[in-house]
This record gives sequence, C-alpha cells and structure tokens, in this order.
Amino acid sequence: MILKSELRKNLEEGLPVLIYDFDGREEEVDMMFYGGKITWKSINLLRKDAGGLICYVTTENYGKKLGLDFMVNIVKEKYPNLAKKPVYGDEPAFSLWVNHVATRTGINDYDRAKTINELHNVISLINQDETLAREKFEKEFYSPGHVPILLSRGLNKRKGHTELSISLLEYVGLEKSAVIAEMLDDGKSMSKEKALRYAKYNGFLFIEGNEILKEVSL
Ligand SMILES: O=C(CO)[C@H](O)[C@H](O)COP(=O)(O)O
Repeated sequence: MILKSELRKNLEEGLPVLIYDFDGREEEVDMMFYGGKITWKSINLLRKDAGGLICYVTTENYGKKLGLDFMVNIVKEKYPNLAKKPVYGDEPAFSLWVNHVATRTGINDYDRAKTINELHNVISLINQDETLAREKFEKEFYSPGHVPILLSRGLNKRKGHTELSISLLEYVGLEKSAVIAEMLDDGKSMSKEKALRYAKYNGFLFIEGNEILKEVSL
C-alpha cells in the first residue's frame, strides 16, 4: 500500500522515489524526483546512482498548451522509415530536447538543474496564464538541448515510467512535473532486487507499477 502522506513528504523534501514498471514491460526501475524540488545535487544523484537518461516529465495536455508535439509524430512525417516501436511495444513519450537560455553548454549538473527549474516554472504558470506560459517557454528555451521532455498520455493509454510518475504526483496533489532516469548497473539495467536493496539502504521509497494501478482510477 502506498502511504500518501509519506510519499508527498518525501517528494516535497526533494527525496527520490524509485518506480518499477511491470513484469513483461521494460522491467526497469526509474529514479524519480518532484520537478519542483530539483537542485544540482538531484541531477548529480540521478547521474551517479541512477545513470540512465535524465528526462523532464509533464503531461500531454500541458505539452499541447506549450505547442509541444510527440517526437514520434515529427519522425513519422520527416523520417517515416525510422518510425518503429521499441521491443516492448509502446510509442515513446519523447517530445523535444531543450536547454534554458541561461545555461552555458547545458549538460553539467548546474545547467540541467537550471533548465529543469525553469521548465517547472513554466508548467506551474500554465493554470494561471496559458498565454504567458507559452510566451515564457518560447522566449527562454532553445532546442535541441540536453533535457528531453517526456509527455504522459495517462495510464489508461500507456503504462510507462512517464505515466506512472505523473500519476503518483496527481495522487499526492503535486504539480504534474517530474524528473526521471533509469537505474543502470554494470552494462545492464539494474535488477529490481538490487534497486530494492539500494532503496532500503538509502531510506528511499520503492513503488511498483501494480501498486500505483491499485490506487489510481484509470
Ligand atoms: O525511455 C524513456 C522514454 O521513452 C525514458 O528514458 C524513461 O525511462 C521513461 O520511459 P517509459 O515511460 O517508456 O517507461
């Protein structure tokens, strides 16, 4: 059972939560942070202890309000021969890759934290002033950059870490803004058992996709 208050407290304190998707899907664990609590130290931990691709996550609906499309739609139009699906079947959640204009190269921990902090600010502005949020996004970001944006289609359409992380934020009542990276290990994805031991050792929450499905209404 997921303890809502404990989960919200951890996320608001800037602690990561580990999410395992499902047997028969990627069978991977992603490290997830709340997008509103990212510092350069969170990027450092994602890079060193998780090791996978560090992605910013929000919803398809918010993405549309900023004029963002799924990369797969762009690829289908421009490079139709490359528009294949990964082995586990889902259409990827990728949209554009961006940097904030105040970054230098965009890749170090400070730069990626800056890009993500400013993405979170844009996302938080959407519900107050949609037009201003889009203007701010177009004025302050450029693409291609070093932070991929993933857009959640909702768990009723796709059951990836993208959708699981957004559902957890909705469940605890936080803004739909997350940062995730896969946990890797010596040339492979980290096993669920090893990620569980890592979570226990560090006092981080470990949540399975099936537990999330039980708590949220699809
Ligand atoms: O692979 C990815 C995007 O597609 C990301 O790296 C991330 O792990 C989320 O993936 P998914 O939502 O497919 O589990």
